[in-house]
Amino acid sequence: MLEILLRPAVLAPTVLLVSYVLFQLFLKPLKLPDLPILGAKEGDWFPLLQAKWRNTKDFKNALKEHYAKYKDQTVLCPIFGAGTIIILPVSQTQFVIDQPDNVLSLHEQAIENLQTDYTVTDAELVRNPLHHKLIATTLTNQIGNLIPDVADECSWSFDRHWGEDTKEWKEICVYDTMRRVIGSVSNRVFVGAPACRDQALLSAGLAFAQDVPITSNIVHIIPKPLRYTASLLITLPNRLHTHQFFTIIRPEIERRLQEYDVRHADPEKKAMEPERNDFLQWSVNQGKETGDLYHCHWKTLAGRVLLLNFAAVHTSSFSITNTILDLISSKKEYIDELREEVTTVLAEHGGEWNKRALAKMNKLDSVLRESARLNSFVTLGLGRLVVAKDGLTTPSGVHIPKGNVVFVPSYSVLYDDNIYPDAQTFKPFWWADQRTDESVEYVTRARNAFATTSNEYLAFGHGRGACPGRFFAANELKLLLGHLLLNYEFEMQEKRPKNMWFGLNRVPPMTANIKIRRREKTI
Ligand code: HEM
Repeated sequence: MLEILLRPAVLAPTVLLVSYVLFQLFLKPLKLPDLPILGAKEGDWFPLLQAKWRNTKDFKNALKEHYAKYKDQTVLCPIFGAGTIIILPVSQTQFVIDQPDNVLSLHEQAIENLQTDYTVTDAELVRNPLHHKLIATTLTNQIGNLIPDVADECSWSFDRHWGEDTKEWKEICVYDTMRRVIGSVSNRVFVGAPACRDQALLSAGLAFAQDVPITSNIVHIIPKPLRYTASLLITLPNRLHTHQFFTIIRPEIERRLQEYDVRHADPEKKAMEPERNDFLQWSVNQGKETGDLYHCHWKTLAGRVLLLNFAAVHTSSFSITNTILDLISSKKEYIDELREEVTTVLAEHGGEWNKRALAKMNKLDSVLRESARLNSFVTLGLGRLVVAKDGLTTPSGVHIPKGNVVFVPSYSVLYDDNIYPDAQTFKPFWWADQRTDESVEYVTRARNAFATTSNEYLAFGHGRGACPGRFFAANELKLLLGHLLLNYEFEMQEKRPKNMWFGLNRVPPMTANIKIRRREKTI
């Protein structure tokens, strides 16, 4: 019997049949519409699988092929880590933004994409993100009041990670030092000092932020019925880093919860000492005001801070790393011109960093926006899960059943010469120049600011789901960049080290080193 089974004439079709059944059962996405497959080639036996391999291997090339061949069509795009997604024509970007949340859901897509039911220890925090409201409203409104803290932390962090030696050049890894600087500066605003300087807390937050995307990719390939059990092992690092983060931050949260009770039990005390002004305090107040024990449990509050570290630290570190690398591999005059702007504006504001001074630094704003145009990690934008029971019918008449994920092109638009003149070239002051064109009305000019989103600029998303932290991020990054330009000189580089691609995402070269030296004279 075994002998018969092993004969090539029997074995080959059996293997094919079993593969086909396994593929249909476990790998083929359900309810995919019949559309062209990006990355598939004529004669492929398993077009989805083969295209998935090609797209995963070289997604940059896949995006180029997409824009050249399918820009105005709807296509399937199989890729490791995201399953088979659907790319809509670039002309349907506004259509996606206009869909209500009960038709296309950003939130459900994030849950699915990051597999947060498994990768985050308390999935309810993601399903019920009370903290988003605090980011969009309180954090944005408080930017002006928080700037002195941000400036103080920025100074402390750069002294520590880039040094104060004005004599010797020092070689540093840009990304590694930037994520530590951003980690402490962001956490100054999230949990306040001295917790924001606790290196173990920062390391646990950074590690967790890496665990989630890595482990979600692995969880994705496990068949659904086995996911819960398999994830117990796969997400061990996530739980370990969460535990480390929680252990360090717990006493601070408990202290704040107690303080809240004391202040609110005694109206006189309430008026006496001013409250801390940071995300943790706003969260404590928000949780207590709900009257719901879950929302004011220390673990819930710690989980929200950890999620914020996930959303804020890597994204901002990518952005500043890219900007530094772009600047030091272009013209030295650009750095001089930026320094000149920072020096002049700061002098006009008594040498103090504040919101008004930052708002006047248009060139600084422009260089960050231009660098994000060229290097944004968002290569496909506006990822949304189709949640409408009857699916979605696009303006071109394509019906997309419930359960599929749609995206629109982003990378290709940001590199399109018809939209951005000479799109391949880094032009740091292009956006600032658009803002000074007096022939254009003020509101239109203002749309060239770093944090502004549009159908052609999806680095922060766009529409209702756009990044709620982008106004804070823009101010924080401007201050950081201004600080490092004033305080350090850079050895220019011939070539800009290349970005790296991981599935749908593009990240800066994480191991790139540069040479810096502290400047003698600063403001
Ligand atoms: C340069 C830095 C940053 C970049 C490039 C960035 C980019 C993004 C993008 C592309 C999205 C998804 C939008 C979409 O899918 O349409 C997002 C969501 C989000 N961002 Fe940011 N972000 C940055 C910094 C921050 C900071 C500093 C915070 C918090 C203080 C933050 C908090 C969030 C949150 C909470 C979400 C989820 C929104 C939701 O699910 O509704 N981000 N961000």
